[in-house]
Formats: sequence, structure tokens, C-alpha cells
Amino acid sequence: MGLAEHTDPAFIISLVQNMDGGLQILTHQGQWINVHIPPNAILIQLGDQLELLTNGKYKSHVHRVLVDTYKVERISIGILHGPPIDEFVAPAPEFVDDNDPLAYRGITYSDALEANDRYEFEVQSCIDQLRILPI
Ligand SMILES: O=C(O)CCC(=O)C(=O)O
Ligand SMILES: [Fe+2]
Repeated sequence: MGLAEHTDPAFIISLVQNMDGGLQILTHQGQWINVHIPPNAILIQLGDQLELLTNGKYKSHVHRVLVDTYKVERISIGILHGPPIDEFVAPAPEFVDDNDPLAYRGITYSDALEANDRYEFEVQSCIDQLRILPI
């Protein structure tokens, strides 16, 4: 049991947990690494809307949760810090130039949440569908 691999919506996500362990992040090299959150710490993750706004300069990382729910009682509280619900989020002009051409199409935050199946987290994020592929 756990949570399938996905990225989170929002600009940033704050995460607090009652125990260490379970969360894994996929590195750029394609390896899963364990995340250790010290007691009483808040983990700040980067979300899809930040990747969109910065035209990919900051990445919304793929992560998953592996836990044996028969053995541990794990409580994890994630809070999404996003734009206003109807805000259209697209790469800001400051992040787009000849070296970094437009890499994503924009989407309203509400449509992005809808594409992520609202607050169901057991889905991949929609960020892959917003990438403009090089021709
Ligand atoms: O429980 C965790 O460590 C992360 C949970 C998570 O990825 C999520 O709720 O989107
Ligand atoms: Fe997540």
C-alpha cells in the first residue's frame, strides 16, 4: 500500500508527517531515493504550477509513497499552496527567450485540478500533457 507515482498540483506543497519514512522522490537519473523528514519539520515540495510558471526552470518532482499499512500507522498532511482557483497559469515572459523557448501551454488552476481528478491523489499529474514537444 502507499501512493502511486505522481506530481502534485499547486506552486508549493507543505508536508508534515507523524513518522519518518515512506516518501520517495525520483531523481533526474531515474532512481528512487528515500526522503527523510526530521521530526517536527515541514517538507516543502515544488508543484506543477511552479513548473508551468517558470517554464520548467523549477521542476515539479515525481514522488510516491511506499508503506506497509499493516505494520505502521502513518499520518501525512499535505497542504497545497496554489493560485486563485480560476487563475490561468502559463510560463511567465521572464522565463521565455531564444535559449528557453516556450515549453508548456497554460491551464487554469481549476482545470489542472480537474485533470488531476480533483483531490484524488492516486493519479499521475497533468504536467506531461501540457509540455510543448519540440518539432
Ligand atoms: O505522504 C507523503 O509522504 C506524500 C503524500 C503525497 O504525495 C500527496 O498527498 O500528494
Ligand atoms: Fe504528492
